[in-house]
Amino acid sequence: MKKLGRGGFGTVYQASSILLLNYVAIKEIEGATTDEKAQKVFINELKRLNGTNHERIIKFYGISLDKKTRSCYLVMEFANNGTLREYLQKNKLEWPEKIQLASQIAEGMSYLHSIEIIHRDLVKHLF
Ligand SMILES: Nc1ncnc2c1ncn2[C@@H]1O[C@H](COP(=O)(O)OP(=O)(O)OP(=O)(O)O)[C@@H](O)[C@H]1O
Repeated sequence: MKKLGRGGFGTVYQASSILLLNYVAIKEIEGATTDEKAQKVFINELKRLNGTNHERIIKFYGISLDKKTRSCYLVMEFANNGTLREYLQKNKLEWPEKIQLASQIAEGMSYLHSIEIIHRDLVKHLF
């Protein structure tokens, strides 16, 4: 439906899901079917996402392959408040809200660590 942004591996789109009756985010992994390095990135991301189940972590629904273009897509929960950075820029938060957000982020990170995933670029999303 619309382009949401672009990350290190490709473009992210917003789409609507008939099955979920909701919006989803679709992340294209460019070259995942043709380029060996992109393939590794795709499989690694898939393994990590597939094993996660926590309220502070974006849900992963599955993958999709466009047979025509040979592009691979990750289908995920749509975050309707945008990125954390966008949220922080739009809203002037008071200390109690800041503390609540920090504690929710810590919950998500703690969960990821418990399943041996390291985020590695959390700071990038805050500043
Ligand atoms: N689940 C989502 N819901 C809503 N918007 C999203 C979602 N995932 C990504 N986006 C949007 O797409 C942009 C790019 O996301 P992407 O995850 O590819 O970038 P990134 O955070 O730089 O990740 P990476 O480090 O993996 O490249 C984000 O900045 C955000 O605006």
